[in-house]
Amino acid sequence: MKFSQLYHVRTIRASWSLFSYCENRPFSGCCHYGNNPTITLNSGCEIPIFGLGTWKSKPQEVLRAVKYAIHVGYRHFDCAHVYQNQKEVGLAIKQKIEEGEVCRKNIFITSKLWNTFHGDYNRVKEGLEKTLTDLCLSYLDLYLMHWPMGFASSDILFPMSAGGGIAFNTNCHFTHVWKEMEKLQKEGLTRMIGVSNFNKGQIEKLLAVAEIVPAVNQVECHPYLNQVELSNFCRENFINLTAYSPLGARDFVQKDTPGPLDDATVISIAKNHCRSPAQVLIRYQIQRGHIVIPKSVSNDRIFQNINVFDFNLSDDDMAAIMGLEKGIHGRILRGKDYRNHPEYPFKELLGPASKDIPPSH
Ligand SMILES: NC(=O)C1=CN([C@@H]2O[C@H](COP(=O)(O)OP(=O)(O)OC[C@H]3O[C@@H](n4cnc5c(N)ncnc54)[C@H](OP(=O)(O)O)[C@@H]3O)[C@@H](O)[C@H]2O)C=CC1
Ligand SMILES: O=C1CO[C@H](CO)[C@@H](O)[C@@H]1O
Repeated sequence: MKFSQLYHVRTIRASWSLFSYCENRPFSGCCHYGNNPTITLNSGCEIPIFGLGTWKSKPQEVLRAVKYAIHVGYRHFDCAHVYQNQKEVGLAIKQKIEEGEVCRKNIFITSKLWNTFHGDYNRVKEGLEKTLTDLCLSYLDLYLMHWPMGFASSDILFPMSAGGGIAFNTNCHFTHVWKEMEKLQKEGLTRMIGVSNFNKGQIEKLLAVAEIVPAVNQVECHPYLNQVELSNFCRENFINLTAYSPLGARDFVQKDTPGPLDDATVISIAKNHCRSPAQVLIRYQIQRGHIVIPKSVSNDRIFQNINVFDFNLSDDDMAAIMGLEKGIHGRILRGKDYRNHPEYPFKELLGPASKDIPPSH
């Protein structure tokens, strides 16, 4: 089946920012989230397919960025306890609600249970309550288990062991954490729950015990790491894939490391469509049926990144971008400090081929 048949996105004639788009299309709704196209998750709830990432957004920058993003139409925000900026994200949302520009129910907020909160129900609930307090909210739309790996219970984000390295908690398997997260959803503290950085085998183990199927699996995904097998597996199991670092995580990689934004193929396709490379990379994920959450704190780029609903990449464009795959060499976020954990999800990076991988990540 061709890409464009799989997840065809209709061309929007009016500019995104004019808020006039509400054509018939395969996405399920546009009422709750302004003009944001949505997809329906396995719970029946909608999620905007496009959102703002907030990792490495400095607290003073993220307040302004989130307010501007809401102003130009963003309705989905991706947060995490470990990003250490949730108070500012929450303040921005609160101010926009008070200004009457948006209502709580029209904003979709995702956050994530950090690894130091893997434990019994009280500990898992404590993680969510801390996040709700920071974000100034009474409930989340989506709460993800950030990694399938527990760290020692601590107020420190990366507790160290006596021998150096992170102190892991290997007594509490992610399947137990999931059962506690199910209770959070039942209690109404979050509308949905999901996972992040889970590989196929880990999802299979989770599904074996789950009463609630994860709404999403949020993983690194861009043209150098397309996650084809995982994406298909998730789709077959009614789990949506959210693409993180869709632009190549420039804040994280060493300066001057070329990434998908600098790729000649992406640049050439962008020129043909009179678009920026970033718009092509975002659009690429949307046409693959993925949810996508690019991060920016620049007004120009925030505006640019959401303007991706008025053009279509052809099947040839999609195939050319998919052809940029680099396999294990394409992974940017390798969690190298976590690799001794028994549930480290990227085991393929520990094999013989890993000797070619730069040690910086
Ligand atoms: N679950 C997980 O483990 C993870 C989740 N995530 C989530 O995914 C989000 C996105 O991933 P992230 O790693 O931040 O990286 P992205 O791939 O979104 O890239 C962000 C970088 O690209 C720059 N940028 C943004 N827009 C443009 C543009 N139009 N043109 C050129 N450069 C641009 C940003 O700079 P500037 O801000 O200056 O515009 C920033 O340096 C995160 O913020 C986080 O919310 C990310 C990693 C792991
Ligand atoms: O989302 C992420 C970014 O920050 C974290 C650590 O600093 C990562 O572990 C994580 O995957």
